[in-house]
Amino acid sequence: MEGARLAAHDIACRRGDRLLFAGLSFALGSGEALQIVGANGTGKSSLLRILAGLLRPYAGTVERDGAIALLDGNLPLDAHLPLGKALDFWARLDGVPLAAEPALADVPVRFLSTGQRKRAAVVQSHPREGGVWLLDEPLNGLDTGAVEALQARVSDHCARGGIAVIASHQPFTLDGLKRIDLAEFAA
Ligand SMILES: Nc1ncnc2c1ncn2[C@@H]1O[C@H](COP(=O)(O)OP(=O)(O)OP(=O)(O)O)[C@@H](O)[C@H]1O
Repeated sequence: MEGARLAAHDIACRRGDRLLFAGLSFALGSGEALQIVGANGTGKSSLLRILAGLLRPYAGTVERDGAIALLDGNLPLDAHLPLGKALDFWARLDGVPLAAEPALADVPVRFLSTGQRKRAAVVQSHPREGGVWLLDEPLNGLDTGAVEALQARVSDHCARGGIAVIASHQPFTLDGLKRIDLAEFAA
């Protein structure tokens, strides 16, 4: 199987009439992870959307190899279904079984707590294992145990050849994590 790859070439991002950042380039190969830091409003979420192909960069290009998963506040699960059934939808689409945590399988998605929502998003991303995970503020609202579990899950994803890009103000512990401060690219 070809390894995952994500490269940004001279990216600029404009939102409304404001140029947020420009001249941003990086390249990540299989197993590598990058943290994007920067103050509120510097464009971290916008950059993840550009990397996901959901937002057109004002300038520059993105190269992607591998399946993309964007984990942000928008949980791609039907809020009205029990979690198990909501995951079944994706399991059928992706052709792989996705098991909800047994204690949560019958809980409607809209009742899940912040940490439970994030864990459900990670389960939904399993078929993108080995691809590119784009995580927007993944540690927000998580308790200490959940932070450690998520960091371990991302480490495991990278060990299996995946790529992770983490947009977060908070420290994220991961061996070999690269770092880009968007402030250095402010336009
Ligand atoms: N659709 C939009 N149209 C115009 N401006 C937008 C749009 N979406 C976001 N912005 C603006 O772009 C800027 C960057 O937003 P973005 O969410 O990318 O920043 P961020 O670094 O992720 O912020 P935070 O740390 O607060 O989550 C903000 O000033 C925001 O108001």
